[in-house]
Amino acid sequence: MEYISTRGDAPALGFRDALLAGLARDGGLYVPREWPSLTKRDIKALRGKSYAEVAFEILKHFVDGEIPDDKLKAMINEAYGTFRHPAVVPLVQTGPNDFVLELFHGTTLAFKDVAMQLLARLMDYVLAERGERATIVGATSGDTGGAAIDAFAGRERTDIFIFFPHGKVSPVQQRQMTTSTASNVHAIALNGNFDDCQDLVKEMFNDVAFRDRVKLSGVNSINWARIMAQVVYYFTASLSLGGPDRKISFTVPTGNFGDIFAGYVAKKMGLPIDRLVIATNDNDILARTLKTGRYEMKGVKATTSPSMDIQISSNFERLLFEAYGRDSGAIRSAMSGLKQSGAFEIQPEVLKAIKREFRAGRATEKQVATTIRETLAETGYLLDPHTATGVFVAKKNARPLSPMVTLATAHPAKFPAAVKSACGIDPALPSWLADLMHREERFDILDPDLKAVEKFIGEHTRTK
Ligand SMILES: Cc1ncc(COP(=O)(O)O)c(C=O)c1O
Ligand SMILES: N[C@@H](CCOP(=O)(O)O)C(=O)O
Repeated sequence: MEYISTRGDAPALGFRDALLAGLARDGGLYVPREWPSLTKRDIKALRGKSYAEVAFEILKHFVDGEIPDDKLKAMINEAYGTFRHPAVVPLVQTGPNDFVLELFHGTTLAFKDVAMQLLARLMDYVLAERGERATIVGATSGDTGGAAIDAFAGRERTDIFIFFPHGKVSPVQQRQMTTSTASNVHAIALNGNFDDCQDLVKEMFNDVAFRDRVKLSGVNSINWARIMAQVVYYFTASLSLGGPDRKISFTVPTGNFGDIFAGYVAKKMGLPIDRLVIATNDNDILARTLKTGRYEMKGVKATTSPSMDIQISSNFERLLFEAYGRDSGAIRSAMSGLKQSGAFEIQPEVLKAIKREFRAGRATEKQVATTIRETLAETGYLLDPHTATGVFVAKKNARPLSPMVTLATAHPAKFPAAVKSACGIDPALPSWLADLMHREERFDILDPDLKAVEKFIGEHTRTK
């Protein structure tokens, strides 16, 4: 399996090189040259298998023999052994045809753990095999950072630098990043918003001399391995609900478009999916884009679902690449429009193709709070604000023919203030995090200045 860049000007890479590269050298995102295809029979053969077994059966198509099967299986088993639920990602019924897929039973209580626990092991393996080290950078609106720090803490071959928007993540999210005692971990509060953090990370990748000097690698969903690991739970959820003999719909609380793009990949691979629904909070750039065909940045608004306070939705580039028939010229011109004027237009027939695959909706702050309160009253189930955004939009897009699964992307205890103000309940952190708010914090504060940040990284990167 070869991986090609959405912008068409970077060398095609095998799995291990794409894993370590993160962003392609032309600024594009790597995607498989072709989508692996599973027949209905192949999918049926996954019935009755554990999460880790299904993961291996799906991921082997993307790894394509570049890591021996026994090693890959061991890493998968270890990664999902860190989850606190025997099903890893249990499905909970909340209505006659409504389900939530709980993706938050990992160490940091968000869906990011699913991919990150595996990614850290895969990177470690490839670096050890090559006798190399890497400098990992990541931008976070709150959850990727904690998951990455947990997964990479103490690893010999990596130093990790996580950039979060200063003052714009929840106190629990902040402490998950700032209380690590591992010497290879650096949490950095950036004076800016998430998009500034993400821009900075991309600029570092585009500074080739710096990138090569520190051996830069990325853990955001620009890294293909993040997406590939997230494809797995669409299969397991579908299998639990009668797939592939039945089509299932999914609603996904969306920010950087990685999680829902993984659902699109599952569909491309042959999983019968009915509706794929994008759910946004007040930062509704994706819902507006699907309506108008114009992707237009309007400034970020702080919401009770801070992890989705995003305007530059990185993985939308991967979808555009598909929708434009893999025309990298079209992607280059859209992305340069975005950089220059904060907007680009999608050609009408391309928009039509996207709308055949996706629906989109928005939940306002009031609707999110009401959804938390009403869901609790009607079903006894406590939602976090991101999942509530999904549940609200799911209700508008459900239809009797197919079960609707909303991805529960975070545990309510990560956002206690918003949950308490919506429904009066103060959700408790699980036992392993019970003292989190009393742990000592350690972080640096920096401006979004490329050279100053690169200097900081250079000074704090271990060479051995
Ligand atoms: C809790 C939570 N929900 C939803 C999202 C959105 O996911 P994605 O960026 O993959 O669209 C994020 C962050 O990305 C998140 O942390
Ligand atoms: N919501 C994310 C933003 C980064 O997304 P990623 O999936 O590209 O890592 C976060 O919580 O950090």
